Amino acid sequence: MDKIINIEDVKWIKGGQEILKDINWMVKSGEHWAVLGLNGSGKTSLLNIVTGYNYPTMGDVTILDTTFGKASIPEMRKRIGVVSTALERFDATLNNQTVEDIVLSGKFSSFGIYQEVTDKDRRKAESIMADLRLDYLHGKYYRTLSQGEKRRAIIGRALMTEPDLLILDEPCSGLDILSREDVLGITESIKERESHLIYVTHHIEEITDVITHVLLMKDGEAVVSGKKEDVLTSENLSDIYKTPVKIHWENKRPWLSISSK
Ligand SMILES: Nc1ncnc2c1ncn2[C@@H]1O[C@H](COP(=O)(O)OP(=O)(O)OP(=O)(O)O)[C@@H](O)[C@H]1O
Repeated sequence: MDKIINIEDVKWIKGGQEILKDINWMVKSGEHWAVLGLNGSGKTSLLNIVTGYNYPTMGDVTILDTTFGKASIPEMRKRIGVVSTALERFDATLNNQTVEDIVLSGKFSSFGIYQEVTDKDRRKAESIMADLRLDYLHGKYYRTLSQGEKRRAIIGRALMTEPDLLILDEPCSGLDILSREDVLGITESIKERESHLIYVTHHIEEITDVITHVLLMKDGEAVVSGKKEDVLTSENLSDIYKTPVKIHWENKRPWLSISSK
């Protein structure tokens, strides 16, 4: 599989409003992308196209060899892991589960284990917990975890099916800087698991070394896309943030400051 995502001339019109405008986006095997844009720029709408929850009004979409309109979207979805704050609506169910059961339940399309679990599944969950530095939380209930630990447990859950594509939609929102670094630290392990990462954010400093490519969204348009170093320029970022900004790099991570006018 050479192309992971291939979106050509996609429009998405909803309620008479053109929310996505002529989007072209190709993600190739081995690449890890960040999707960056202000609130309302269309990031989630685009990701909902990728997962098949929004159907394009016009254009062609192929995700993981599945061409929309020609093959089964539910089958394709089994190969995609999604972590977003929308999952917080399941918190009441998760609260009374241990971290290891939450990770294990990723094997099923339910929060909770209602089907048989094999020793192999348990070993896989253990290995994910070790990689995501969650093993110190063994036996702990979700409700007792910090926000950062909760996010890491949910990411661990998404890895149980060994997804070809892992979408992290603002996984660090609401976290303090230390918890944020903990969550960002585990993206390295995702790379080693041969999953392709799509990391959605409006904070440029969350673009870690793992990310190879960036797509910039503005007002429903994919303004620029390509290699991280080429896309993340002060000029491009001033355009999408609609204000003069300057980028600088530290420890291979980009940081932003607002330019004085
Ligand atoms: N189902 C829908 N029906 C009507 N309008 C929608 C729908 N989904 C999104 N929109 C509109 O599309 C625009 C883009 O929204 P979207 O959630 O994709 O942006 P975003 O970049 O993910 O924003 P945020 O960073 O705030 O999550 C917004 O103006 C939003 O109100």
